Amino acid sequence: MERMTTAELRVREVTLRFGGLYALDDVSFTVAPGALHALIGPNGAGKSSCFNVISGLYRASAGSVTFGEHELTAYRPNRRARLGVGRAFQNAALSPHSTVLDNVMLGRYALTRGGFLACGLRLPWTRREERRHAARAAEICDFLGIGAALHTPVGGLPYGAVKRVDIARALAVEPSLLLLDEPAAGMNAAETAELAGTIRDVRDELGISILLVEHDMGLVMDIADRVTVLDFGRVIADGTPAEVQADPEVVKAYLGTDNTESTEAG
Ligand SMILES: Nc1ncnc2c1ncn2[C@@H]1O[C@H](COP(=O)(O)OP(=O)(O)OP(=O)(O)O)[C@@H](O)[C@H]1O
Repeated sequence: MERMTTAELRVREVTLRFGGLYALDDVSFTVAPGALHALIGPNGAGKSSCFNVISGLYRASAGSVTFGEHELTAYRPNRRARLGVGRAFQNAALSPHSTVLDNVMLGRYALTRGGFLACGLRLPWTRREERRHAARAAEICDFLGIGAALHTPVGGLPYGAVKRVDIARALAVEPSLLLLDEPAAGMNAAETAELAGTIRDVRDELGISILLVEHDMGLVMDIADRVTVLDFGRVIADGTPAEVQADPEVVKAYLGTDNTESTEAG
């Protein structure tokens, strides 16, 4: 697959308030070009909020998010996608009756000609253009190991494959930074291990950066080169997996919660 060039993502002093609640409080971290960077933390720590600020679903109350020379906070989600910031969703909004190819093609439509409007009307595409995009979508599916299911409705696929379709659709936008929101949620151990290999391949072969929000501590520690840890909306640690695992603040944050992560962290 063709390699891309990517840029540094800089999150600087981002604060996000919901009324009196600080979902994010002065959060800063940097995703280096080509890094596989994980954002972790106990339930309610602010991971999704941070993800949503970066992808443009939420507007930060203060602070800045830049990707290369672009100040992302000024742009709407579609514009961010065209700048190369692509995201896969935790609860994939895939169409179960459509084939894998059609679902992934939605990502291509978003890439060209004004996105969903053009997609809905299907006006501006010529046959040749459509074939070119379909070939690229098929290539992406092959790369993700779902090439054999190209013409299968998504609703008939096993769960692990559905998550790959979601990632394929995000990659179809040709992002240079891929945002993955809990890709291993609901997966069994075997599926998670396979997914870890796929995520690593995506980074290695495409040369893009990946920001991963994930509960599965094993997966994070296995594949991330850098980890930022949030707790109560603040960054409490930032470093290599080994560094953050040994950090007393991180240990305290996880042991202090009664969610399942405390056992996964050990
Ligand atoms: N739309 C919203 N309105 C009000 N409060 C919100 C909203 N979204 C998130 N919050 C609050 O912000 C805080 C951070 O939530 P967030 O979902 O970002 O955490 P998280 O780390 O992703 O948690 P989880 O691991 O449970 O998904 C929580 O206290 C949450 O209740």
